[in-house]
Amino acid sequence: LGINKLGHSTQSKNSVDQNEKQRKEKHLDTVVQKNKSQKVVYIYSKELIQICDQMQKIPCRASMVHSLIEAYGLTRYMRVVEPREATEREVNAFHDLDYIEFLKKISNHDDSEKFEDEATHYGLSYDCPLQLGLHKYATMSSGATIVAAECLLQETCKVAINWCGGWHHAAKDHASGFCYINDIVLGILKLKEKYDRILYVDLDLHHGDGVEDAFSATSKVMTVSFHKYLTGFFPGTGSLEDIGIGKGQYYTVNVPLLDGIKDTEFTPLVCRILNKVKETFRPEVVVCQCGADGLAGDPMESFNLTHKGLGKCLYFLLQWNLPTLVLGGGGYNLSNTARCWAFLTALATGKQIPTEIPDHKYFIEYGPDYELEVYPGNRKNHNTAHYLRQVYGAVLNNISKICTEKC
Ligand SMILES: CC1(C)CN(C2CCCC2)C(=O)N1c1ccccc1/C=C/C(=O)NO
Ligand SMILES: [Zn+2]
Repeated sequence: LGINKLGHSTQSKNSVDQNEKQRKEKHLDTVVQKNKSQKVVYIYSKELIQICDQMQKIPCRASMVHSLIEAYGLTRYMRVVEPREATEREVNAFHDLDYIEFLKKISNHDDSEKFEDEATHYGLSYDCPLQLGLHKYATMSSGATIVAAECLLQETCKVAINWCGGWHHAAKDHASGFCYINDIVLGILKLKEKYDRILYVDLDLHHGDGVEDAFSATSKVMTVSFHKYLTGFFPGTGSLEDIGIGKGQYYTVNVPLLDGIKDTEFTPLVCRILNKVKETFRPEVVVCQCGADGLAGDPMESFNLTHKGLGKCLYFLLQWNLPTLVLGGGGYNLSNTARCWAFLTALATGKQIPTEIPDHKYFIEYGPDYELEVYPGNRKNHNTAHYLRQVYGAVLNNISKICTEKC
């Protein structure tokens, strides 16, 4: 042992330093580990974006969303997790085998005309166009949602985001409303492996019929959809009277709304209803579909919402501090959809982002203002205070019939 002038053994001195160093590293490690576990998971890969870019009705939307999120530097505050394809077994947990087999078969034929009749049988026409690589797209976007759900199961994160998911219309045996495989149902089935009470919230302009139908007879999954409800508007379901069946009665909530609703009416209505849902259903995990086709400026020209209105709804849910799966969905004004989902991503990571759109590949799409904000239009709001009070009263009345105590 070396003896320094103070008579302390230098070895022990070094070992003291050594221990100090190790202790510091260990502490740092736990801090990082904790942050890691608290970090938002962001499902992304070049392949996923490249495949989703090819979707006819939303060309390059996936790239625009991801590029804006990256340009705002948000990816460095998240744990980026690569997706994988959903396995056949996972897809068949909800979808009928014959439908999926057909989807696979015609996805790789460019002479799909000869399957015309069968295609129509499976909803594969008009709004759900056949296109090459369709099956790969559907299994990748749903695999991404499943991986996001797995991250929540492993408790390696509190929030997991998949902007390439949210395809809420897909039925077990047919495509519908531009949705082919219902990634949301598959994600919820994955979460059911661990959680007993799952809350699904659908903020898209359209009724989340595919998810509602999958769970309308169970009290384990509560589906709450806020949507435009008007004769002749797709999908035509989701009325106030649509409250679930059997054991699932009252565990389906529908909030039918009319054209022109603004943040000032939408957000308080959503938050008050979700507050009542939290009290009675006591969810353990939340899945939120953030379809952006209700935004002002969307070609659907229906609601008059902004990114702030949707943001306050998501923020309200995140305050519950429950594991939360955040998904995309509709959104046909591509730059507004990217603005909204970049804003929601920033909100989930707790980061402020500037109004100025940062320079990046799609910068030109954000003209003429090149700002993050989506501004409300001045379209007529058909939702009278009286109408909203009626809807709110009926919905609260139904929810109050739920009890998750041992009753
Ligand atoms: C084909 C697309 C999806 C595109 N689109 C518009 C947007 C702008 C130009 C065409 C529609 O109305 N669609 C639909 C057509 C039939 C049935 C459903 C939808 C949309 C569903 C949806 O968004 N659910 O959340
Ligand atoms: Zn929609």
